[in-house]
Amino acid sequence: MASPRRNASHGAAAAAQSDSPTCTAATPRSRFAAELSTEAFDEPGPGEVPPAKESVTATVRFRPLSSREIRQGEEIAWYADGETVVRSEHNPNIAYAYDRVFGPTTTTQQVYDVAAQHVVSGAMQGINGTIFAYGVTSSGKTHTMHGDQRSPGIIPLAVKDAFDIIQETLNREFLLRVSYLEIYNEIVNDLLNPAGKNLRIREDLQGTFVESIKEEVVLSPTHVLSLIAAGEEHRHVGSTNFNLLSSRSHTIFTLTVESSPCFESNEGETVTFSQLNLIDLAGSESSRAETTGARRKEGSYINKSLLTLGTVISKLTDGKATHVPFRNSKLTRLLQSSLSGQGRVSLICTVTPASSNCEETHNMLKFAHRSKHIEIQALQNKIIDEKSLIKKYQSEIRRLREELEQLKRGMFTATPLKDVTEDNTILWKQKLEDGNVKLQSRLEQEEEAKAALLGRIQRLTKLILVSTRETQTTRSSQHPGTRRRHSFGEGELAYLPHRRRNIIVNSKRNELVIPMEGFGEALEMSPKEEKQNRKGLLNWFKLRKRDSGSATLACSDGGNSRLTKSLTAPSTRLEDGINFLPEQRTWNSMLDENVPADLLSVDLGKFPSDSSPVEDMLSVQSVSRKSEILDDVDLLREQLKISSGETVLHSNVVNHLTEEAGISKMNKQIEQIASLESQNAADSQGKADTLELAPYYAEILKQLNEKAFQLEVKTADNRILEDQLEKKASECEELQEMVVYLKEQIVQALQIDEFLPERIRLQLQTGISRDVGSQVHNDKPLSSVVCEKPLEYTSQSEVDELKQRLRELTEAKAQLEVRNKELLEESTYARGLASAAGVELRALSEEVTKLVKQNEKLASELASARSSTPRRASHSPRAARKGSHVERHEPGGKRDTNPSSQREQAMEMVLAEKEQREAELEKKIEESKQKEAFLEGELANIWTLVAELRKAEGNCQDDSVVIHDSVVDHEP
Ligand SMILES: Nc1ncnc2c1ncn2[C@@H]1O[C@H](COP(=O)(O)OP(=O)(O)OP(=O)(O)O)[C@@H](O)[C@H]1O
Repeated sequence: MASPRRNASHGAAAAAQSDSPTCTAATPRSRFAAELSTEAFDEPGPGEVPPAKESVTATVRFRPLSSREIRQGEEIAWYADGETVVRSEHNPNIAYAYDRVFGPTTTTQQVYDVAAQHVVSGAMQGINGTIFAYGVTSSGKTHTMHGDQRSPGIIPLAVKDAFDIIQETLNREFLLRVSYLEIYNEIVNDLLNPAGKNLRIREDLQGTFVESIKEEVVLSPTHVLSLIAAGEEHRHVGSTNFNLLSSRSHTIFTLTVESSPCFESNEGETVTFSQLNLIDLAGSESSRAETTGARRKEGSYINKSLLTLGTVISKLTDGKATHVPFRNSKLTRLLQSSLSGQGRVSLICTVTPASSNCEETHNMLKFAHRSKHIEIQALQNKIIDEKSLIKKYQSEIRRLREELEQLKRGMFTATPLKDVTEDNTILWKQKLEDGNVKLQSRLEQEEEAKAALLGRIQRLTKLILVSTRETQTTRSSQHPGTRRRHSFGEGELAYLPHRRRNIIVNSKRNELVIPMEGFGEALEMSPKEEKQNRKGLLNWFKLRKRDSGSATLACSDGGNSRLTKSLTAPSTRLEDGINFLPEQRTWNSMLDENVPADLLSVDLGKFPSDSSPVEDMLSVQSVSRKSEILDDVDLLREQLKISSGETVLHSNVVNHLTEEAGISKMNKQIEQIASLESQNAADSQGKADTLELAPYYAEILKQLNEKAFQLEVKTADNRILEDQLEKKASECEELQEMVVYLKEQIVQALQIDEFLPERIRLQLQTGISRDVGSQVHNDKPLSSVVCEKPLEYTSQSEVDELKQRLRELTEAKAQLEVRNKELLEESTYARGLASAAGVELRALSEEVTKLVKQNEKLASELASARSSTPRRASHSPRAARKGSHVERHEPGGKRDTNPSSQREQAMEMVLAEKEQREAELEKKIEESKQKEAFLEGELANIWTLVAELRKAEGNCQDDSVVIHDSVVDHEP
């Protein structure tokens, strides 16, 4: 069995020897396609010959003369003599042979097929590979390596090819990782991680590596291209005399490939491991370059490292060299393992034919020619190492699957019931119900665990790339002799700049010209636009709409448009795939590593083959684009689901961690401290004002307290007064009752009088009145007293006396009645007075309450005035009041317009009113006191009257007794 690797190693050379004037991609492609059979991964058997030695593939790519060079009248100094030789125009003896020489109209795809594809396919089989573009500044290195949408460079083509290879390799699994770095002024920076600056180069048994460089596991060409576009954003670019946007750093894009057979047992399984380095070197600068400052420094670093690279290559090709100075520059140090023969190397020497760069170009050609003689051995790197990432993922997936299986088994294993008899049926039923509940919760838990496991398996599985083709279709069933090439989708092209740096400064006329690729035509574009263009993805998105507009304009330009030309140019087949539609989606969302691998792979059936006619291709491409869009929509949906799930998970974790770390506690404390601080600040601000107003406020408080105390005393006095008044009123009532009683007695007495002689009647009346007095005193009923009295007869004189006495008594009685009436009136008056006093007191208390409220209001106003007044003059409140008073009354005095002093004045007025009110209240209290005194005097008078009455009654009683006695004495 012939080793496919041997075929591969000679791919480039074979192509170089082709007689065909144009590069037909079919030959190399078919050869490399043959390598993609599973046999390519087979180890050489015991009797097999190890892979033959290969040499570095050296190719030369001419670019067309730029508009600037044409305008400057530059002549052609170098030209391609056939497909393998470069000759000097000035000296026919100077000629160099290479594996292949590409003319100015060759497309990058053609360059890729010859100079890069065998390296890429080798890398997919475990053979390290390095491809780099080398040349003077502005010779087309970046154009060749990165390219643009119309002409994707070696890097995007390689990436696309790598994924195509995965798709076509049926029984192997792949894990791809990428890293992207730049060497700027001998400093290594990570372009995928802006924080990764000045990284160290380290060495281990497997070779040199960059410490802490970020490696991203990638899932699709779009994913990789987006990473490169993001990395390009950080690359150092600057304008030079020859290139407005010249690369000022070397970049190394590394694709790390791990692969292992799909369905074999894990034990002793072979994993291949390789690295594909795609290098865009900074251009060497001629001594003629008028650079200064930073550019000069950059230029010297670039030249030094390129010189070291030249030295290393010459030493490697010189069989006698004992020491190869790899360590003299970071570039050669990093390329050490590649250049020292452990993998395939392809050098693409980019050349400008212009005579102005004749000497530099000559050096480049010499260098490329020499490097062709470096011998390499394309060995497959095999690792039986459990530490390989793909192995790790695979064993993790296996473990998780086993766990899942166990879980599933556990979930559905149920213990059968034994001994179910009729007696214990109820018991079993109960047990079953209990068990059911428990089982339910366990099932739920296990379901959750299962879902988590499945999710993890899914995520890990997605990182491992496998072909989505179900059955192995032989190449013969497709297009014999060719391997399917997948055109770039819109999503992938989105990550390439719309147009590369086709800007060349015309230093004489100070204008910018952009030659169209392959045609040398120029299109005006501002440096700003070009810079944006150069910046990659995001800026490209911004420009895209306008670009589409300009494309429409150009197409409608009578069919002479440059764009129309370029789109239909037969040399740029990929250009047909360019779509100027407005952007349809955000590609950044595809960067998540959870994207399903099956969705990422391109459906082969939907892409046109190389041999398809252009018309067919366009129609099929529209179908393929549609399916791509559908795929991408599915993919985005899937990813959105995963992302949202993960977001929730992450936020939960973050919350949990935050709680754990006691951040919330700390925050609370910080808030407390902040509030205390703010309080403190407010306090200190108000302190000054408080100090000023304190005595004033204290005085008001004192007054208030005094008034409250007085009010309390007055209320208590009032209560006593009321009690006394009530007592007196009840006494008055008793007196009235007595008077009424007396009247009745008199009336009765008068009725008896009608039947008795006058004397007896008089005696009786006297007796009655006397008895009534005593009986009233002894609380006996008057009638009984009257009945008990014996009738006695008196003499005429005595009768007269008695009559006289009666008259007197009647008069006294009348007087008494009058007096009684007066007393009654007085008591009513006193009562009215008392109630008036009560009302007065109530009003007084209300006044005091109002006063208290006013004081409170005043105090609050004072406080607010204090807080709003930033600073006040340090005069006392009274003085201020006085002052404001004076101010108010000052004729023609200036009015204070300050709002705080106005407020002060208002407060002072309120205070004055309050004082006035207090005075009024005091007056009223005085009046009520006087009324009280008057009432008391009146009461005293009543009491004396009552006393006098009693006294008079007592006399009357004595008199009646005397009369009674005399009546008895004169009885016959
Ligand atoms: N083969 C080509 N066909 C058409 N145009 C080309 C080709 N090669 C280069 N160019 C144009 O020449 C200009 C300079 O190319 P590029 O920037 O790739 O040079 P470079 O070697 O990378 O320069 P530097 O070393 O300064 O970075 C660009 O405008 C580019 O589009």
